[in-house]
Amino acid sequence: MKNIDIVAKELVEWIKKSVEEAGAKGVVLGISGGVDSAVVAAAAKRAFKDSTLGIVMPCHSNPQDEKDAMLLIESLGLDYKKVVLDDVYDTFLRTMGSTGDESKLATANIKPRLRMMTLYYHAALNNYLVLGTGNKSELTVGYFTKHGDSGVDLLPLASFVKHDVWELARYFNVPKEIIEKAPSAGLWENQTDEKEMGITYRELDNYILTGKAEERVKKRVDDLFRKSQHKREMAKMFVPTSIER
Ligand SMILES: Nc1ncnc2c1ncn2[C@@H]1O[C@H](COP(=O)(O)OP(=O)(O)OC[C@H]2O[C@@H]([n+]3cccc(C(=O)O)c3)[C@H](O)[C@@H]2O)[C@@H](O)[C@H]1O
Ligand SMILES: Nc1ncnc2c1ncn2[C@@H]1O[C@H](COP(=O)(O)OP(=O)(O)OP(=O)(O)O)[C@@H](O)[C@H]1O
Ligand SMILES: [Mg+2]
Repeated sequence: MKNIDIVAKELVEWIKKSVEEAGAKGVVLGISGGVDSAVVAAAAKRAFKDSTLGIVMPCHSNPQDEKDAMLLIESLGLDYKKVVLDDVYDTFLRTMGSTGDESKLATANIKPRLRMMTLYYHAALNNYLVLGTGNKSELTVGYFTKHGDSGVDLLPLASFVKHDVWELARYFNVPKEIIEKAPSAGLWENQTDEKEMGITYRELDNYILTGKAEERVKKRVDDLFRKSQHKREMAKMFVPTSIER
């Protein structure tokens, strides 16, 4: 982005205006130790210096993620709270009668959904809005949990592809360890976005921005886009062809 200073300023203003228009007093978001939440937190802190709350929510997570989350929190001077979701996750699975043989995604997606509940609880307590961290790359291919990390009030990064997010991170002085780490949903050991999506962010972002890509990439992205359409919309609503009351 040639005019990143203007874009960053507009982003901060947009958060401020959107929250004020909703009659809310601040924002809450999950701090994962990854770059998306780092950028949203940095912009939010500029918009709401005294009413931005970051929540660190390990759920059988890699301890390195919490260290990175704390690095970010300290570098921004962010108000934060740590909520460990291990027990509630275990209790949930036990209550469901889990045998441990269920599909990996069915159980992994519980984690972002527990985080969503945690964020909404704190939003309601404080009259805050929940900030999401989804970017244009993830939204395009549906790389998020429906009603989990996508269950939010505002999406400040929705127009930015992942490479824009990295650029914004440098602009906001996000610690370089966080910028350089491989993007991961952190739902299981050694999970990375690129491995799971089967394409690189370079390939995905180039295709989104230019419409050009090799056939393999086009096919993969078009396929993921089509299959995830339901995630970018409200639930399909039944409309009767005739109704008499
Ligand atoms: N056509 C359709 N119309 C309406 N609803 C439809 C549907 N097809 C499925 N569904 C519903 O959608 C559900 C599947 O969607 P969902 O539950 O989201 O599950 P799914 O898309 O299978 O999994 C989420 C993906 O996002 C990734 N993720 C999650 C969280 C964070 C991040 C990250 O980047 O940090 C990435 C995760 O690794 C995984 O690859 C189905 O169980 C069904 O209920
Ligand atoms: N352990 C966690 N604690 C708090 N919030 C989390 C945690 N894990 C995920 N989240 C929330 O879910 C969001 C989605 O995760 P995602 O991995 O896409 O973003 P990220 O970790 O910020 O960046 P990256 O995609 O580069 O890993 C995070 O931005 C954060 O708001
Ligand atoms: Mg992550």
